[in-house]
Amino acid sequence: MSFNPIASRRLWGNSTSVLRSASSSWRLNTPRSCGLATVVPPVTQDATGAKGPTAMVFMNMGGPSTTNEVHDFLSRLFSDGDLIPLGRLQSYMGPLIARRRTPKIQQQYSDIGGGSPIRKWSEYQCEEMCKILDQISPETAPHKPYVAFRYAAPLTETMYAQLLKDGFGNGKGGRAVAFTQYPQYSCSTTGSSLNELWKWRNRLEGKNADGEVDAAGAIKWSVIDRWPTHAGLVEAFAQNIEAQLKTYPEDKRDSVVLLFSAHSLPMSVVNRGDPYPAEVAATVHAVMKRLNFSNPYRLCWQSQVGPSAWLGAQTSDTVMNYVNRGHTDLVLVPIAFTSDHIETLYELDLEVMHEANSPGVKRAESLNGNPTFIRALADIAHEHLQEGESCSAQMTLRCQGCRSERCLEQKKFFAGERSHLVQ
Ligand SMILES: C=CC1=C(C)c2cc3[nH]c(cc4nc(cc5[nH]c(cc1n2)c(C)c5CCC(=O)O)C(CCC(=O)O)=C4C)c(C)c3C=C
Ligand code: FES
Ligand SMILES: [Fe+2]
Repeated sequence: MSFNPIASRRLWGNSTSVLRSASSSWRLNTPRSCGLATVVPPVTQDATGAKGPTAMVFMNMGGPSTTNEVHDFLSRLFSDGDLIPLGRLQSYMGPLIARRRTPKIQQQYSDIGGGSPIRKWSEYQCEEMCKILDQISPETAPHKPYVAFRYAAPLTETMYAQLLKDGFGNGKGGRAVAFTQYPQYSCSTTGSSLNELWKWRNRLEGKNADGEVDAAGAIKWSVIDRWPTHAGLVEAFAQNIEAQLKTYPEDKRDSVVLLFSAHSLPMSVVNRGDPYPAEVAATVHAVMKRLNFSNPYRLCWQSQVGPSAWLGAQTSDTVMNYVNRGHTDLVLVPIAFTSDHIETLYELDLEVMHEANSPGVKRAESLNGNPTFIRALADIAHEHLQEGESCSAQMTLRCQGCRSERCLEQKKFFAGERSHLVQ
């Protein structure tokens, strides 16, 4: 995969053009056990004014890299009360459901090549982003890449222990940015990852004589909590759609239907006031605007699990309804996840495409190692580091129907100076 920062910068050209590497004296090694680098120099301000190192922590759900990891992945997923609330039965029911579901999901991972590629892509994206950040944000360099997954290795606690080992926190302070890799915020995804990060921060950071975290020497966290309409993200999606549209004959191109597909949410979560559906719709609108609304389009929702009501229309029904009505040229666009996973490689490519049985039904590529996308990640991080805000204003507001003490305390912590806004 080649990366050309100059070419990709030209695409939406809004960044500082400092191409000098501020961290040439401190280079990262090749990928390691948790997407982590070796020992960090102590946190100091050097002669150039650099305030690094800055830890850049990519948060995501993760996925099993091999079929042997499927059971543990599902067990953690079904034990997560922020994703699937099972009340007092959670610790009993979670592993039970996971055990029953494992063979079916193992087969799906086996059918897509034996595992989820999310770890490979996350480590690559984070390391490449940090290299660009070292160039465009020398004042916060060096930037160190870390990956923290919610349900698979490298888990949040592994990442946190590595941060401490690398010289951050535990009395030494230092700065870390929790960068969600879900562009659109949901309390079931980014919210859950932040709750987990907050939990391990309280468990692993050094305590004072009263048993409380010694805030002065602990890691100073800030959060990039959403980026649904960032120009670089929109550009990367638009380019992938344009590339797929070019595969249709010119006279048919304008009538190809674009079907944006996002992971659905249970209606109970939607009705609680979760911001995700509106933010996904905002991404779709921004991408269509960038494409000058060249094609007809719809947003639909996939991957619902279990018997409760979920947000629709479902992607598979949508495709079949359109195909049966004669719209046999359709491009599916996964819009809420930045790398491939079973929802794209299995559900869309194998199930939906197979059922549609039409050569005109295609899928836009996922962002994966796309240089335009990685450049966008660096610009988002750079803007965040320059602004100096602990999180977005939007993160300070809880959902209308939220009853979770965990959400409340987590938001108060990560909101930092904005914490008076959280109620
Ligand atoms: C933006 C993305 C996602 C949202 C929002 C989301 C919400 C959500 N998911 C479940 C239940 C399950 N999700 C599962 C797998 C899974 N989920 C996402 C993304 C989002 N989920 C991805 C990318 C994946 C696949 C991971 C990979 O392939 O690497 C699963 C496990 C698979 C299965 O058993 O079918 C479950 C279960 C809920 C309940 C929920 C909202 C509350
Ligand atoms: S559920 Fe959304 S803030 Fe708690
Ligand atoms: Fe999911």
